Amino acid sequence: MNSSLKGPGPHFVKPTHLNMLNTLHLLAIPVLLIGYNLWEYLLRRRRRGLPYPPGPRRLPIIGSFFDVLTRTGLKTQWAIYRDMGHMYHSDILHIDIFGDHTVVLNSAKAAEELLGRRSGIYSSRPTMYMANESGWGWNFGIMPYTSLWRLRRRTFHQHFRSDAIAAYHPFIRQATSRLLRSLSGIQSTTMVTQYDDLQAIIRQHAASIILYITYGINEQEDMEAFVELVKNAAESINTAAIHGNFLVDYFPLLRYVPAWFPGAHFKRKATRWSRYTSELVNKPWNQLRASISSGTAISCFGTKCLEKVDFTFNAADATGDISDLGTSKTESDTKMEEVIRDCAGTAYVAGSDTSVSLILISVLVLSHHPEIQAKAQEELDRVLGSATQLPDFSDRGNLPYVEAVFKELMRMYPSVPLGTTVVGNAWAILHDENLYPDPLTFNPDRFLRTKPQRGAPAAKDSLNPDPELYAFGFGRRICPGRHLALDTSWLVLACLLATCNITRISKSKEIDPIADFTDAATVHAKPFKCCIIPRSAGAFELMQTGYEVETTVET
Ligand code: HEM
Repeated sequence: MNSSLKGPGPHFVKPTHLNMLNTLHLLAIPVLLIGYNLWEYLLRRRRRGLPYPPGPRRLPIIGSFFDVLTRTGLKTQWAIYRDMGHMYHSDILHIDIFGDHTVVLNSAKAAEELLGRRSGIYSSRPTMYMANESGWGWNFGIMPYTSLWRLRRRTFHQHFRSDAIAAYHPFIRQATSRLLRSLSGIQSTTMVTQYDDLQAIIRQHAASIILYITYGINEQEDMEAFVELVKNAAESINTAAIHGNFLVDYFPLLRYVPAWFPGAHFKRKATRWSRYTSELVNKPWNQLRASISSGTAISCFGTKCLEKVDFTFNAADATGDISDLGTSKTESDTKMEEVIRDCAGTAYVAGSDTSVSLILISVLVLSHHPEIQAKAQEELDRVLGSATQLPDFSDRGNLPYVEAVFKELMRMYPSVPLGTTVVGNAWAILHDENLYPDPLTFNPDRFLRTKPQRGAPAAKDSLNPDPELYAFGFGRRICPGRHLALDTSWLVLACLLATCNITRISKSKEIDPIADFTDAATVHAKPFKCCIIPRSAGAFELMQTGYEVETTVET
């Protein structure tokens, strides 16, 4: 087996704390910062309570800043945390940077105990100053654990449950047909699939699904503009929304520094980014509002929530402020509309990049594993007949090897490797050799020997537990979009395996990059080229025709 793809570990390069370094020369105003921190440090000494879990040595004021900094640049954050856990012989790690405390959970046991069983205590987020400065305040994924978060989470969950997503299967099939047609189109002009073309097709696919489900947006031209919008915002969500990437997260007073101040790059970045974030949450929402007014709206998350406004709204919940209970109905409706708009924006941004990462990584990994493709294709041909029909959701139970490939992709390449504050280190857990023997080898067979139960809690000492248990976060902050993500990504994987052979271009570094990944909130494979060739004339035809589906969505 080709084991050159070793998962997002040793190949990663970018230090997450680089953004912090970029703004380091802001320490030109050290008096303010050191004074502030000294004050905090003295306060903490007076309040000293239970000891912290083990972790790198802490110096007064700066904590473990230099210890962490000297390691970044060599590896990714999640690999560093895993190695530190080994060094301090603890699966729970404490890191203090400038008085900002992070607890990292490197084992399934610790994550299940703290983020599962005690999730009421450990489900919050620190205040994300840089994210707020960049206009992300409406995104409930970064909100602390408050009544504001609870209302948004509840509103979101009702429409993204597994059964609610099943109602959108016809649309997901239609989007997958479009993806296959586009892929067969670029294949007919050139043998090599360029990364930008592939990425554009996959981004279009993810965006079309989330925009349709959330806003009922279905027009191709609109879609392109909205894909661009989310691309513009990607840099900021992937850096500003990670607490601690910018000095302002450690020194909140810095947010009062004017944008023109020498070294205040973060302020200028935040100003630029907040234009994108505002467009992101408002543009598609305004389009939905306009379509409701003109009577052309398609039933979707937005319309269904708005229909319910009168019955569900509780002003105290929406504002977190009891005094608001006296609010007039019009004000209440306006506030609830904001809640719905914010949830829709969160779905749009959270759903646009994550599945893209998983699908692109799948293509890269498959191009390195022809033997695994052949085994999956043998199963697909046996179950569906050779190039006669595309795999469908109803076939999923009869395709255990395709399922195993899907699980192995999620295990070895978790798209969102870390959470926040009390950090479940999904990457460390999914590469723990006590759970997954030989964790750096891509081997779907591991999921054939044991029978992972979808959604069932992992037995304490079972081998190869279902990666779905860890790849989507933990406890109350577990990804509420996972049902949509799993359905859309599984269908693309099964269809690609059924219709195409994916191969590497050559072993030369420039045109066949092996697993180099970006280090961000959502991990992406670095640009790569490969050949995606229809397996036969019949397969090409299937890609062109796609599913013959009824596109009306039952709601
Ligand atoms: C392969 C695809 C996906 C993966 C791997 C993934 C993974 C995750 C993870 C690990 C978290 C928790 C992060 C943390 O603890 O800080 C999360 C949160 C979240 N995800 Fe996903 N996700 C995916 C797709 C989606 C989709 C398609 C949607 C929208 C429909 C979505 C919506 C959200 C939201 C709203 C949150 C924030 C939840 C909260 O803070 O309460 N995700 N996701």
